[in-house]
Amino acid sequence: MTEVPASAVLNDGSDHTKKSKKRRREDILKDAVGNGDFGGSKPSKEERREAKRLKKLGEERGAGPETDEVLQINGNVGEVEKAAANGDKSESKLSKEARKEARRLKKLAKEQENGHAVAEQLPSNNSVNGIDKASDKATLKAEKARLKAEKKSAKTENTDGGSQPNSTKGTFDSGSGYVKDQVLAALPQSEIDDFLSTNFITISDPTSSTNLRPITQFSHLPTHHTTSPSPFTAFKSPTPIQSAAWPFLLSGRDVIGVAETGSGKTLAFGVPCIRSITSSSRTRGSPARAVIVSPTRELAAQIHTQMETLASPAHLSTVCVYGGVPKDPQRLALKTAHIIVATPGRLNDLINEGSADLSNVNYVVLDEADRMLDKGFEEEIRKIIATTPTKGRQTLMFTATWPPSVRDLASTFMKTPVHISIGADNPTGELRANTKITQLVEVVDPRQKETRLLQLLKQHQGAGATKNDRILVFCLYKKEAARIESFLSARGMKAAGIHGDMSQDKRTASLSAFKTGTCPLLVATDVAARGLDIPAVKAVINVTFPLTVEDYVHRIGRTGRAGADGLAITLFTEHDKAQSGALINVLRAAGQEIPEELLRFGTTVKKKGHEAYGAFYKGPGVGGKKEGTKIKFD
Ligand SMILES: Nc1ncnc2c1ncn2[C@@H]1O[C@H](COP(=O)(O)OP(=O)(O)OP(=O)(O)O)[C@@H](O)[C@H]1O
Repeated sequence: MTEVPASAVLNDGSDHTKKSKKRRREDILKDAVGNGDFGGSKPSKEERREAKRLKKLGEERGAGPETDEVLQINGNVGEVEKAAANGDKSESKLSKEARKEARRLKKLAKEQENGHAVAEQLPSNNSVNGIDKASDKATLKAEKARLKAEKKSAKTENTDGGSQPNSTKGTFDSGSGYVKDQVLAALPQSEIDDFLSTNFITISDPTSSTNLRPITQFSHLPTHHTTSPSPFTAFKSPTPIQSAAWPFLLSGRDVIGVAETGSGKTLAFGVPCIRSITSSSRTRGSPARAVIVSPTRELAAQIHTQMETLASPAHLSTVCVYGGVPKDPQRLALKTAHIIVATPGRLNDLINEGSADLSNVNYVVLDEADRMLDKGFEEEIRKIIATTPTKGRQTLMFTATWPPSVRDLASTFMKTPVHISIGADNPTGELRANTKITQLVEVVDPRQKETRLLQLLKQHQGAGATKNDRILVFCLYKKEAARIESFLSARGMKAAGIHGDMSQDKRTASLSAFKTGTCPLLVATDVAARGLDIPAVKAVINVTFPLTVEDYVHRIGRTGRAGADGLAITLFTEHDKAQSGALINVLRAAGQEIPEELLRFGTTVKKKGHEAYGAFYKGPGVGGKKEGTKIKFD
């Protein structure tokens, strides 16, 4: 695979496209240090001088303990690894000696699976790229001593290489080969602190001494990610969850990522997935290296599309595995797929019959993780994870809602996960709705719901300019969704439906009609509540409140995505009063108006009434009640 320099493919409006004086200096440093051409000529005197000057500059600007020495070590390892990984001798510009060195270091890195150990070996390679390091010997010595001491004291929780030991202030970040970009490393700490606080990023790392800087620009990603075409061309910069999660994920850490709906979590776990696979050295057995599990077919299909965009430039193949469609094409694709995106039921079917083999999978993602760990899916997830290797596996959980009820279970699948949460005053990842969404709650008589729905639709999707605005209407039950759809159609409104009683073909057609705008009104159950990224949904209307307030947060999250404003209107009745306290908390946390009538239902937050989220629950009864015979949850 050809490495494409970040600056050549990114169009993110960053400074990297500008050939400023400063940039030219950075280029020199990069050539001399980061992108050392081992076989080429040694850096000139002038370049060495420039590198030293930049180092000094970095120190003056408060780059902290990250000396050029360390940067240089990182640069060397990155390049050496890259060179070794490429293994393209004919095209390589490396000298024989440098190639040998590259192989030696690669072997060493693999054997030790520990960045510190590699770093300790590096001083003997001082001359690899010809930079004179004599003047920094003292610094290096101190750094070596620190690394040694840290290594000694680091509690290596997992001896299997899954999670990495403590990093060295984010300079040599881990044995996984993540090397911090030099421009990022040179940023003053105050700038990083500002970024973290402005974006309300809270990172808790049980290994405590890890201090990885958020990747604040796409150009700070290791070059392996700047494939052509770039997946980031439409975006200006990484979202907070992407910035914060990427360095940890690229370092091989397990991560729990909690960030509001529509905040780019898919790319947050998707980008490092590619790196995880391309850096894997396994060549035998099943090609599958990563599995991403999602609760619904439509969401799996959506994630799959996004993963394909990331995977194909890296020459990786993907498969989407879900129920309701023939198995044969999935069986065939599984033979060559590196990345499996799946819903749990079908994936387990294919595992049981021997068509899916996860024995080489070392990157496991639970998207909508709280849903995946709830009772409805818990067993399926256990089975899937049990077929993946414990050794070397990276496990990721991403969601917008992280209720305490699933946290213990999550920890049984993870190794010292880093917990990253995004949101104002929300360091513990308490339930939060996207604050770009205006939430209106109307307390109504249950018998008036349909009439009121009709009025609202006329108001927000009437004639003229608003006629084609997309509105998503949520119901709780499949039968209810079908009834509301017929009710609206009978009154001349063009509505499509999506729920579990429909064939997959019809579900797909409805969603597609809504996405393309052929049908701007979609009536759905909670099957459409999570993850779906539909462009420009103007409003979400909840005809019936969901079973949990987490589902409420996800439902309304279909509007107001990627920084846009949104509107959510909820018809609340006395039947929903058990949820009033939790809803009030969500409204309050997002600074929304709380109607008097809602307050009258009470502010107490009841213990979660249902052991499973309704839309996906398969067992008998919810909340201790017997399951109805006629109406079933999806
Ligand atoms: N860095 C970025 N800048 C701007 N938009 C982005 C960026 N990354 C992703 N997006 C866009 O943001 C939208 C939402 O992304 P995504 O679906 O991953 O959100 P999410 O956090 O997973 O939401 P949910 O919690 O609802 O599943 C998508 O349209 C995606 O293309």
